[in-house]
Amino acid sequence: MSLKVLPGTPSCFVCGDKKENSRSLELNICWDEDDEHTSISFVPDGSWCGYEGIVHGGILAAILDDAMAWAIKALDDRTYVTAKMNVTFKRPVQLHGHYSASGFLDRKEERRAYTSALIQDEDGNTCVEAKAVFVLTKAI
Ligand SMILES: CCCCCCCC/C=C\CCCCCCCC(=O)SCCNC(=O)CCNC(=O)[C@H](O)C(C)(C)COP(=O)(O)OP(=O)(O)OC[C@H]1O[C@@H](n2cnc3c(N)ncnc32)[C@H](O)[C@@H]1OP(=O)(O)O
Repeated sequence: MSLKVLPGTPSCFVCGDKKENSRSLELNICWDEDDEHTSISFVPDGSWCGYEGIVHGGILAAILDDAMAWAIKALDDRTYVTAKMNVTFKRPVQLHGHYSASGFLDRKEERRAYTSALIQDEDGNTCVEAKAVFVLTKAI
């Protein structure tokens, strides 16, 4: 497995830099060059929770959104935006647990990129799954 750290976007809520965006989760997005997917490791702190001790689903959706956006970006340098995303929460993601998100570009059709992603705990259990459609922007 050959992992490279992607540059991130300084202002991004997920992969930014706290100097540019004080609310950023400041996560590193890695790219697995052999298996062509993103990989984002994280350990949630208390500020990520909805119910006490359980990570907010919106935060997990944001991480999966980034995992998929960067899977496209690693393979195609143009700008795609999220048009549709379906998220399935299968197991709670716990405060202070060790997790990894992975994002995949499954296929492209015309301006659409079809992607998938998941979050697994350290035992390999899938906690959250997502599928999305990104669309190549006209303007940017
Ligand atoms: C050190 C520096 C590094 C710099 C790096 C910089 C790059 C960083 C790279 C990566 C970072 C990633 C971090 C971000 C990650 C998060 C991403 C987001 O959160 S994006 C924000 C949320 N999403 C929006 O705001 C979209 C809002 N919607 C729109 O803008 C439009 O509705 C848009 C563009 C999606 C479509 O509008 P139309 O007018 O351009 O195009 P039409 O004709 O409607 O659709 C085009 C094609 O897409 C399909 N389509 C459109 N919407 C669809 C949908 N909801 N589901 C399925 N298909 C859809 C259509 O059927 C059509 O397909 P047919 O070309 O005919 O085959």
